Amino acid sequence: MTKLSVNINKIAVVRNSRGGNRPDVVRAALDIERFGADGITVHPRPDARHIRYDDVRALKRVLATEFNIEGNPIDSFVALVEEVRPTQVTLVPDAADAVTSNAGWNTVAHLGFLQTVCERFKRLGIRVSIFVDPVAEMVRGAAACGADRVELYTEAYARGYAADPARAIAPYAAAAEEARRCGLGLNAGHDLDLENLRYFVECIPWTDEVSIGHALVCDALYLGLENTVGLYKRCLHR
Ligand SMILES: CC(=O)[C@@H](O)[C@H](O)COP(=O)(O)O
Ligand SMILES: NCC(=O)COP(=O)(O)O
Repeated sequence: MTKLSVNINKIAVVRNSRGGNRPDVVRAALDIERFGADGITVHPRPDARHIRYDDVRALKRVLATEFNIEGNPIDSFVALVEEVRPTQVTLVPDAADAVTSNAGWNTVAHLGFLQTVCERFKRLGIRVSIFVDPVAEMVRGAAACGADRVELYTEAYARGYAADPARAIAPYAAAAEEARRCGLGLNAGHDLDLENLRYFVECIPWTDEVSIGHALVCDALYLGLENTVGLYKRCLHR
């Protein structure tokens, strides 16, 4: 079954808006695990606007489920991941000033760099996933880099879903097939929500993991965190 990794960036945004430690992101992560999530995702950005490097260290000490750290492998990020040794690192090519992740890697143009980074992390037993647009050539490129998985960037799927689900999923199904042919595991994330999630995994049932944050934290304001995690998990049941 597809695993649910909950991205807790937005919980840290609320905390940072006031200083202090409310809400406590470590406690929230432990509660999210207790409510049934299969993992926790964080995306520490260079400006520390949400998850901070010290949060990542504190989370690693207590988490019992899969820990996924996303980010652009700049020197400080690579050092953090090597120190913390999460279950998985997801390489995302986001600029320091990006509002959120907005594109996948060009795995062909950056082959040499990504190969070196993959090798460093894999040597420490860290699973490596590369964030890509749903394009077969980029998926093949990720395999050539030595990645274990790709994460398909689902913003375009989420945007197109309401108007025409079949059209929105088509490039993702093709990219997912290519990942399978290349022997890569398959993750997906960005703007997945309670509306579009079930259809994605119904169409691509070999999806190993989805990471979801923004919509899930928004839903939790109305529905409660425990209930919300349960609702997302239910979308993944087949
Ligand atoms: C990699 C990705 O898809 C992002 O969605 C991400 O990790 C979310 O980052 P923000 O919470 O900073 O928007
Ligand atoms: N990798 C995607 C992720 O962690 C969460 O993205 P979003 O649900 O916050 O858009």
